[in-house]
Amino acid sequence: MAPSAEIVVVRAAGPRFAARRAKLLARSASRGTKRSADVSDDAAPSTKRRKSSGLAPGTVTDDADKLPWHEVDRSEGAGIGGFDEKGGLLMLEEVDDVDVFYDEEAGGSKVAKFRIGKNAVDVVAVTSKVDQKSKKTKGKTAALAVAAPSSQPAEQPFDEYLLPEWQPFALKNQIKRSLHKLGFAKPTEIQKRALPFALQGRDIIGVAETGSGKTLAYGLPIINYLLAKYSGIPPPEKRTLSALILAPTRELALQVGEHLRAVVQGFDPALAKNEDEDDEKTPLGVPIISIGAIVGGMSNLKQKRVIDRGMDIMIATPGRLWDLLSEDASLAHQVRSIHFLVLDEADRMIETGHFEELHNILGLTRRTSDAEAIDEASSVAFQKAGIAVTEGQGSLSDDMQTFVFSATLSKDLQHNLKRRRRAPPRKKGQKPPSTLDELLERLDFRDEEPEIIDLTPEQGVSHTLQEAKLECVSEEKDLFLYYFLLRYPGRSLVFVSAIDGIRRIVPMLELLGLKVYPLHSQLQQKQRLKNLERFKAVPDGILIATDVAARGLDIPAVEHVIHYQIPRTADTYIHRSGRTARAEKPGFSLLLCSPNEKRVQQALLQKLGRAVDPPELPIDHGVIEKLKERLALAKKIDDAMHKIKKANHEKNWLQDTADALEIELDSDLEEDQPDRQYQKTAAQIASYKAELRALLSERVVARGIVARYITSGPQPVADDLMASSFNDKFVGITRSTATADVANQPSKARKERK
Ligand SMILES: Nc1ncnc2c1ncn2[C@@H]1O[C@H](COP(=O)(O)OP(=O)(O)OP(=O)(O)O)[C@@H](O)[C@H]1O
Repeated sequence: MAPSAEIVVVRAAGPRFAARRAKLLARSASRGTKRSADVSDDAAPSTKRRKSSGLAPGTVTDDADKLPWHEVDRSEGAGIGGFDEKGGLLMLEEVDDVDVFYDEEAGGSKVAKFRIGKNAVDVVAVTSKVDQKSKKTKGKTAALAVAAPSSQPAEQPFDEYLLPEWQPFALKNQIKRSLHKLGFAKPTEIQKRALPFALQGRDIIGVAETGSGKTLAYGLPIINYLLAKYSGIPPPEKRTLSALILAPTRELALQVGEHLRAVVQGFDPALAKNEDEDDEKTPLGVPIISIGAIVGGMSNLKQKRVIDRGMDIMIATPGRLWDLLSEDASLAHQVRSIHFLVLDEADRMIETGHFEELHNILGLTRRTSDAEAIDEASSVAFQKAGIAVTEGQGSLSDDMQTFVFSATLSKDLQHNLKRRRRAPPRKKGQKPPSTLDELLERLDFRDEEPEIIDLTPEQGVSHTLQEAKLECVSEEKDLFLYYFLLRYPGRSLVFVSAIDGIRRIVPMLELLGLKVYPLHSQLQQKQRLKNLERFKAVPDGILIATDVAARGLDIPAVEHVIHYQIPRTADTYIHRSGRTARAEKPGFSLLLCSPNEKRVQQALLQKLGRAVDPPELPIDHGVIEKLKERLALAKKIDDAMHKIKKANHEKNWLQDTADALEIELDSDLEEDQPDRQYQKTAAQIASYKAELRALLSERVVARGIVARYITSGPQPVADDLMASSFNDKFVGITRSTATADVANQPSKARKERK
């Protein structure tokens, strides 16, 4: 059955009136379909009129059934009537001159109420005349309807009362409907500030804290533009590119795609099937807006197919895009004609070593009128790639809009970007202040005065983030990490500086029974995405990642970010910490700091402009010794398993070499010794594992707690049970959150006074 909202296309009217009535029409639609069974024998366009409810004008009711509904003629051409197997409407009713308003009930929920106007009842008589008239024009309407099915449905009214805070923005109703479905009741601050400029065609440099909704700040204007572009015409089967969004990592590019797709799916159900690249069997519909991602690590062939199919919005990592551009002159031509260029996390793109590729791609977006449009370096690159761009021939688009968004663009850089337009060109050989400056100099803003929206919070990190630190020696980082993950279950992201660290920590935590997944650049792309998906699906999941996961990833409900090592830069700290405390939700970030990192930590805090260190995470030392035992066993098992793996590897190597040389191995060497050693180690592993299993099967009892007598001891267990703060991992430690424990600990000053 078609959703009722789809049906509200019947008549155009003034925005307020239509919006009011839209709600009622949607309601009437469901009534129509609901009653389909009992009116099926009355299928032909009916002249039957529903009687007025008898309610006097001015009456207020919350029962939509009581309104003076009248049946609407279902002209075939309107695309709303008729019987078909796809669930067309059987009957449609409408009501006029009814005011809709919302009353707030206790508990905050809103209830729609209807006030009947003076004309609501009279209209029943009038409509029969209108119906006669519309029947006369039926031939004309039916002719128009021939093209209608493949074109975008006419813009349906939207009840602005549902999203009052989005009302000031000139976004298409389809978008507002999607936002409503997604539960985005109001724009975030960056959206509020950026949308008016973006919708006026201006260029924007937007800086706002992590998780503040930057993707839609640039994404909604693009979708809005495309809806206007295809309004009233059938969306073409093959698209030419309108928007290019560049993102630094594959995961971020795919995520941006998903995010925009979620908005488009709200009004275009064809999109989900059409863009699902993994599901090639699904028959393709024609989506209203086509979105595709071009990232490294995916099959070249598949991506070429996606490009051949054409798309409106492309989200790409620079490396892979440049590879494809080098082989596809028609794609290069499309990039030269785009209407939107977006750099998401521009500052990170240089860190990932894609400067050259990005430099070349940006060359294609600079205008012909710009004397330096194609510099020597680009020219060489383009020639090598077979792209027919000669001196002075860059972008073909005069009205391209440029959006640069990040959570970390220094103030200097923002102003350099803006000032550069009026500054005299740099002298030959004169270097730009930084690589990022150099890259951003490649941007050819069409806007004389790009709008800078800087909402950087003073602390750099989200205002809903609780930060903390834990000082411990390097050798004890594993122990305190394990303590934290056990003590504060919840989705946690642990950042480690090197891949080797991940390879060591993941098996160890797995042996300790935690749900851990690795994420780093040496994993295959498929595995990376799989691990990310698993992490998203498990509420207590733990992702151990390198900085490949630091930027932009929007994983729902990450509660904790742990910096296992101090990040190298303040920006990295901000982005890593920004994986939690997103979209106004609370989050917690913990910095594990060893004495030899102290200087780096001080430098980091200085760079972040912090006068004082973050507070220390309080530790329940009463359980630490018990956890040490578990950890030691896990390490022993892991070491032994390594020994076996190494022996196997050597054995295989020996055998392979012997095979290659066509020699027989000495049987002693081949069989006996390694096998005996193997059996010994395997037996040891089995025994350690049994011991560890026994330890893990019991709750850790804190020092001083007598578990057998639950009403005694310094922290009676019975109290926890009564207060429903029972901790299923520890006896004698109440369940709490890291944020609460940091916030509630006695301050240093108070402690010293004691
Ligand atoms: N208006 C809104 N109301 C509620 N949630 C929103 C709104 N806009 C976006 N969101 C949600 O907020 C979350 C963060 O959005 P987004 O990923 O765009 O943040 P960001 O600013 O790009 O973060 P980062 O700097 O880390 O990349 C997403 O889950 C998104 O769905």
